[in-house]
Amino acid sequence: MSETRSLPVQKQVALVAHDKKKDELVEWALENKEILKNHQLIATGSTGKLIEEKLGLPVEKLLSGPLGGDQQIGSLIAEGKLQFLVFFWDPLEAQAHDSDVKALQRLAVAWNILLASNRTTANFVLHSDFMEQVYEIETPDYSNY
Ligand SMILES: O=C(CO)COP(=O)(O)O
Repeated sequence: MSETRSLPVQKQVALVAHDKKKDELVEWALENKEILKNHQLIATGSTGKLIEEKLGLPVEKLLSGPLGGDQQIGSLIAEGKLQFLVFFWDPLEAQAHDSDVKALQRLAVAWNILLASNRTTANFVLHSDFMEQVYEIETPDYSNY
């Protein structure tokens, strides 16, 4: 059984990118600044600093990903405080903090939140009703676990 939750119009959006994917994330965010500015942006440390500099929008910056930032984002997901994770992870390079990367991806799936790992998916979500309306999502019930 799952529970339905109504998400407010203004969404909490997390932006995270591995080093070689940061330019792509910044480019995507610049293209979509008009939409992103209507939402609350959260990011891991280095990604957040870049987005803030390049977009001039306020970003809540957590720790750097490898130093706990990925886990902080995961914790927001588990607490129901994040509704959309844009995570441009690098498919071509091993990460020293791979266990944190996996844990973050795992929690996004476990809590059924929107997760975009590439630009095409990020565009679909960002240009959808989800970003403009109160939206109902299913939150899994783990009370038997
Ligand atoms: O490592 C990251 C995601 O796994 C991103 O962290 P930074 O934004 O601090 O580079």
